[in-house]
Amino acid sequence: MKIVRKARELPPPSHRSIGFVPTMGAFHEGHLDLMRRARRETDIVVVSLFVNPTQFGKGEDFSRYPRDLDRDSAMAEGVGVDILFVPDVSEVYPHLPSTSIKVPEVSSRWEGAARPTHFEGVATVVGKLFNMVRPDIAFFGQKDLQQCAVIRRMVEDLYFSVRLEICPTTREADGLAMSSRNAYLSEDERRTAPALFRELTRCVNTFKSNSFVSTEVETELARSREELTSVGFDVDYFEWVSYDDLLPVRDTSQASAVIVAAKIGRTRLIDNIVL
Ligand SMILES: Nc1ncnc2c1ncn2[C@@H]1O[C@H](COP(=O)(O)OP(=O)(O)OP(=O)(O)O)[C@@H](O)[C@H]1O
Ligand SMILES: CC(C)(CO)[C@@H](O)C(=O)[O-]
Ligand code: BAL
Repeated sequence: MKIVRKARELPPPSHRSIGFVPTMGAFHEGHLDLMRRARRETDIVVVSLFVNPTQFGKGEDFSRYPRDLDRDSAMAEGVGVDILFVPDVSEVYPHLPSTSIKVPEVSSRWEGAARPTHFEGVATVVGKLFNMVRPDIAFFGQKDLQQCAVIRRMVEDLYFSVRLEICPTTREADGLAMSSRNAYLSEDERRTAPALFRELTRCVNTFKSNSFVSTEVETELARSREELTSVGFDVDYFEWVSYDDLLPVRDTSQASAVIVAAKIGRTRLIDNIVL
């Protein structure tokens, strides 16, 4: 595996397909599953590792975000990654403030409401990385469902010539979605955290059964919010939304997902299940 720091050292266009996995490092099995899938489906696998400053708000965890290049390189090499692209800030942002990409509407709710500059930072860096890496297929995790919707919209609106593949969420044995931020959890918080997946599962099973009446949806969502609050979460949202644009839905007539964001101690966790 080659570690590359400059965009000009990335592979030039050729007949070999490029699979791309953008990340912020601190790898776990969720990241490795994306890399394995890229390995199966494309000829050259490029993974970027860049803790993108512009997607963190003031007072968020940019400076304490976990960073360990040696460990991450060994893990990426272990699953057959060809190129680990580790640019520094001046390579990605030759000018700051940067020209940027704002994806309207779908960026504004849920994560966007809680983190108002977040998705502009994500769309901008992903757009830049697509132009540097020129992938045929880019792989993203369903865990960050709204991020997937924002990037899908950006790709459609700006005619990026890349195919997006959204990969299922990799979970711990007790259901907790793997996330680099799980490392922040204390032992007690870690024991409580699987309640998120339990409540998502309970609601999804109810909503899928078709035997409920629509007023019961509010009751079920409220019950989950209360249950999570009672075990120690500060719930930001727990909602049933459409898959494409994350607007609230109340029946199964379109692709949808139940989504949650909640804080435990200082750590904000997100998760979802697609119906
Ligand atoms: N559990 C998971 N299963 C599948 N994909 C995942 C999982 N966790 C993260 N990913 C995906 O990996 C890519 C890189 O994500 P990132 O480096 O931010 O990791 P993360 O664990 O989501 O970190 P954070 O805790 O900061 O949200 C994204 O496409 C993200 O959706
Ligand atoms: C897509 C991404 C790598 C952009 O910095 C980041 O938001 C992430 O890791 O999900
Ligand atoms: N995985 C999403 C990146 C972020 O929370 O900044």
